[in-house]
Amino acid sequence: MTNHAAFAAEDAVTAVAAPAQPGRHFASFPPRRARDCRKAALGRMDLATSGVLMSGSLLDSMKASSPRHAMSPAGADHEEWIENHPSALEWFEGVLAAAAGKQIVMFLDYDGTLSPIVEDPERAVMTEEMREAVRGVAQHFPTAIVSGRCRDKVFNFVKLEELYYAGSHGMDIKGPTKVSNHKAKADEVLCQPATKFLPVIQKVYEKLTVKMESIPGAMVENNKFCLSVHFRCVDEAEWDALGREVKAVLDVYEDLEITKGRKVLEIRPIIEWHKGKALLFLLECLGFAGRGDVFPIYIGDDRTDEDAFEVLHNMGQGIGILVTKFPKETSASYSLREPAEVKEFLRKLVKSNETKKG
Ligand SMILES: O=P(O)(O)OC[C@H]1O[C@H](O[C@H]2O[C@H](CO)[C@@H](O)[C@H](O)[C@H]2O)[C@H](O)[C@@H](O)[C@@H]1O
Repeated sequence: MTNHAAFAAEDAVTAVAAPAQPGRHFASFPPRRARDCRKAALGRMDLATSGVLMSGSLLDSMKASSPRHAMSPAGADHEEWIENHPSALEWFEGVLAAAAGKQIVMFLDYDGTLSPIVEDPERAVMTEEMREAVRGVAQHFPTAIVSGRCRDKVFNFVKLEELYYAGSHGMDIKGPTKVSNHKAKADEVLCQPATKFLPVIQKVYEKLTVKMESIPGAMVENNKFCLSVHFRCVDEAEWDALGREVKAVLDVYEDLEITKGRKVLEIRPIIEWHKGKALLFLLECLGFAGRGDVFPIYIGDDRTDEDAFEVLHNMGQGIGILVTKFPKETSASYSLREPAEVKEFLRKLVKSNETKKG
């Protein structure tokens, strides 16, 4: 169905895995911050951390969100990158040591993290094994799903009542439906900082839906407080037209902005809120704000997750784990290659906590 079979990109839904390299020795631990290799990474590819399209061609930004990875995933550049962002599985003991004596709080992105990237966003289901792994983690640590999706939709994919859910890139936060031992009232909407934008988002959704009808493969997804214009199944020759249409619609809405994700343009209100703010908000809800004995772990694969990685970096607490098979500019300190490795990491975390408890 996709028209981008020629792309050897991380965004190819059937991307080939780089060979695992067990027994690798890293030059430094804890890993050097991502920024140390940022300059080098930028020289090789356009992988801006901020998804906000400030200036320049929208088409260029769309292409940049689907980079043609010229370098081999197993090449020297990848080696250097992995040294700075080691596998959270290979360095699992190091992660445990850093978290020792602290309260782990788990934050999980959905698409590309708990479910593999697929062509049809409606079919991005998560496996039963992954659900079990997330359920297991939530039994041990407060756990939140932080997604660009509409909260109800991501709940319908995950189907776990004991979790916190932050939908619409963190603009719609709700506590667990089923209260466990964490501090939360059942089924409570905790934060919706963009409520006043609902009418305008709906209006723009309707306009964009009409506009996109003329572009084969384009799809507009209503994520309640934000919108996604998908171009994964649009011929590349049409990307420019799609970008121009989106921009033309948005031109008259000064308080909305376009950000980019994985073969998607996201339309959202211009407010001081993002996944990183949602993380901080949730830590506060849980009674962990300002405490030095908290160890948040955020796992995500997309540019919007960089806001959360950045928050953790600035806090100097916890870790960000980027899910990627390819070197990317990131503020995360660790990496995992794909959702299957995320599942493995979650299982190991549960197992080690069970062992610790005896
Ligand atoms: O924050 P996330 O949970 O990662 O959500 C980000 C966007 O994810 C979805 O789109 C992406 O995944 C789709 C299914 O694999 C894929 O078809 C699409 O190309 C990706 O961009 C979701 O549909 C969007 O609404 C989210 O904003």
